[in-house]
Amino acid sequence: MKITVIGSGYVGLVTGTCLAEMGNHVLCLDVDPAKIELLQQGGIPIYEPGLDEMVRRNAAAGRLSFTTDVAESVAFGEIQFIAVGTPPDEDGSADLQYVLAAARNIARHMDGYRVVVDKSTVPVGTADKVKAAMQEVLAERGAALPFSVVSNPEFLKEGAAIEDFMKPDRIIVGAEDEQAIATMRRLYAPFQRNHERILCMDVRSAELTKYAANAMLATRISFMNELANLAETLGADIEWVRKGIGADPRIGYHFLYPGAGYGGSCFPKDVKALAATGREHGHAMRVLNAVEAANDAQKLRLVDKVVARFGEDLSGRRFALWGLAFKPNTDDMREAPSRVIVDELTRRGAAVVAFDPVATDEARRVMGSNPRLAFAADMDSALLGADALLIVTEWKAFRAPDFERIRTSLKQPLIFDGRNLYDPAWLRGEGFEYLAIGR
Ligand SMILES: NC(=O)C1=CN([C@@H]2O[C@H](COP(=O)(O)OP(=O)(O)OC[C@H]3O[C@@H](n4cnc5c(N)ncnc54)[C@H](O)[C@@H]3O)[C@@H](O)[C@H]2O)C=CC1
Ligand SMILES: O=C(O)[C@H]1O[C@H](OP(=O)(O)OP(=O)(O)OC[C@H]2O[C@@H](n3ccc(=O)[nH]c3=O)[C@H](O)[C@@H]2O)[C@H](O)[C@@H](O)[C@@H]1O
Repeated sequence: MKITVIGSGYVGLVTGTCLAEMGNHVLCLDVDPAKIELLQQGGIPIYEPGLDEMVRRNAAAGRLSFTTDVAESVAFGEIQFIAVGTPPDEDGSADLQYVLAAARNIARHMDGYRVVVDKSTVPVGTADKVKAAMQEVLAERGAALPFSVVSNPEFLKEGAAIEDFMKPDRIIVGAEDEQAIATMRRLYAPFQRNHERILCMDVRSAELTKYAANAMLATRISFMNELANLAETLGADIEWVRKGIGADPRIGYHFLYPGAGYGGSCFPKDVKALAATGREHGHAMRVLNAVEAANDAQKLRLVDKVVARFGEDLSGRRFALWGLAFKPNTDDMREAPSRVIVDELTRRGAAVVAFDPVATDEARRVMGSNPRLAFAADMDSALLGADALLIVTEWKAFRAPDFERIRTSLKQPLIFDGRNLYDPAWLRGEGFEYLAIGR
């Protein structure tokens, strides 16, 4: 099939590349000329394991190409995916300007039937707005051309995006007409060989399903973080509690890890957007509001521990920080807990020397103006002469470090662990002071 993907960010690029991998012909559009130029030259604008090789393979095979030319992109695909950003507006609701601009562009240039598929995360009612925006432009053109609007939200996780896209737990298709449903079934047939994954439903339910999934996962995390903080006060170990409740299949082990708060481009913005939708329709989303407040506080949890240990004024102190990305296997710094932690430590006068296996360049771009923050080239050099080590992201390389080197490099053997990577009894037995989350 011939497919256009509008927006070549995390979701657009992964969607386009995986669909090309299945033999389709895909044209990816973006408004950012630098991004498109890089992709055309075989480069890749993001770090996502396995994606660079897959992009190059499909581009070389002539199945995947990139453009900034809107007319060309609209002419190309019978299916037009919209995968542009939906950032939070001032009141927390999703800003739809990029989605609607993409929809208008399709209407401006289309010359026949198109299936417009919304992959961006958008509030309930957006498909109606997309339809109305397109109809308005078509009316201006005096062109009575047919089109369908489909909701097909994406559930991939950064760092595991290819695996998630290729083997989805489910494929949500919100559509109201048979022609569009048939096209979507044909598109996703290669992903259905093992078992049926498509759930066809009405458009509004599909749009809400995406927010419901992210909000539920964020709720689990905030719940576990609050429980962890309580466990700590009570002298219990949250890691035992986590295993104890995860064993119940009604609860399960996934997404039950307490930590330094959830970050990333989606949980924070989607929790806000769903709460805003509730407000707009007269439903106070009390649970969600608490989820967000708990997360804001959790991002400062490690700093609270540092302050309890060293006092309010941290001038003259230096801290080593391992892990800047909002989670492992990505260079994405959007809403990363590390940003809040570095800001607060340095605001209190401390210096921070940070190391991340892949996110350093991106971190330099977003936090580089902070004069008290420096970036280390490796794990070990971040430690030298620091008052303590803070662990913020659970990269694999941090799981079994050289503890002797940590001991001899730091001023004192002191670790603040925001991801509960180590065995407290063993570390304390080795003479470390070990302050983790909920234990
Ligand atoms: N990042 C993730 O892991 C996931 C994101 N989503 C959702 O997918 C959507 C996209 O997210 P990301 O890919 O992370 O965003 P992103 O910011 O990485 O990429 C969006 C791209 O769209 C481009 N763009 C904006 N307006 C355009 C237009 N009119 N025409 C062509 N290109 C345009 C931007 O230049 C940018 O490259 C959001 O709604 C997000 O909530 C859904 C699932 C996972
Ligand atoms: O809509 C989206 O964009 C995506 O948002 C999340 O994916 P992502 O943000 O890439 O990463 P996650 O693995 O979900 O992690 C999000 C945050 O939660 C934190 N987290 C996750 C799991 C956990 O048990 N504890 C925890 O604190 C992570 O450290 C990270 O900061 C969802 O998992 C995806 O299904 C969804 O498609």
